[in-house]
Amino acid sequence: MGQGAAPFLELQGVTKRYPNGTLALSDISLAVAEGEFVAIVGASGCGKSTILRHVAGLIAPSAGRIRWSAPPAAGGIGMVFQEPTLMPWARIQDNVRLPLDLAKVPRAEADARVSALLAQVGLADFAQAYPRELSGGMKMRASIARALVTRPRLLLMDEPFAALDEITRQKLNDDLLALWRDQRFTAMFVTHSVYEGVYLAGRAIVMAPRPGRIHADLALDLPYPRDEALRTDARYATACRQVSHALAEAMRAEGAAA
Ligand SMILES: Nc1ncnc2c1ncn2[C@@H]1O[C@H](COP(=O)(O)OP(=O)(O)OP(=O)(O)O)[C@@H](O)[C@H]1O
Repeated sequence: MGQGAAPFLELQGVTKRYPNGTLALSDISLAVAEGEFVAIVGASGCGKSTILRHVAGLIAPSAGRIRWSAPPAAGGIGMVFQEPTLMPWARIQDNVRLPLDLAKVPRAEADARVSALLAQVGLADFAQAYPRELSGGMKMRASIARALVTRPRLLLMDEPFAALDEITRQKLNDDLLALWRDQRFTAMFVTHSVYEGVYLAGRAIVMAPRPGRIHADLALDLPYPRDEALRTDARYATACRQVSHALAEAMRAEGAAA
């Protein structure tokens, strides 16, 4: 972020109490710069998904606010969840084109964008396939393509690769980084995995539970582009240790804050 430039998006003192009384977030302040890749790590229930839902505009804070350098346009935010949520009756190309159809993008342009993106995520040969014909990793690729087809400035991902085997997950991490490098969207990525978060992100937000709050905000000073070689790099090990340590501290802080 340039000095003095407004952050791309900023949560200012966001607190969320759900109608059942659960205090999911307490006083979250977080500024994200344009083009950043931010990982949000934390134990189950510490409010990671609740942060993403606020940023997506799906829910409103009980207190505090979210500010944007420029409010996102329609299709300006892409979302990917752990479940690929593809329409089972529609071919992959039609699933990926859905956001463009909803935005009434002319068919020829939409088809060209879908083809290009399917090629980028390695699914060019599966455009005509149905979701049931695809592996879990391929369905996730289709889901990512659908989220990116509107060329969003922000991609929100909530544990997208948690259900995948380790090898597929690592491959998708690399492919996601390639897409991020190519399309320059801002990324907020929720994960339980310290190793995944550190591999992907330039910054790790470590959350503490009950109520959900930010325990640490750590810069991950590892060079991009990143690839397999990073996994055996001493700097990667050091960064993982630092984030793991913060996570353990955050869990200990729970008792103190309760
Ligand atoms: N719609 C809701 N109504 C009431 N409580 C909710 C709702 N959604 C989430 N919560 C509660 O808010 C807290 C934070 O939930 P959230 O899903 O944001 O956490 P999380 O860190 O994403 O968890 P996980 O890693 O398990 O997905 C939890 O205690 C959860 O039970």
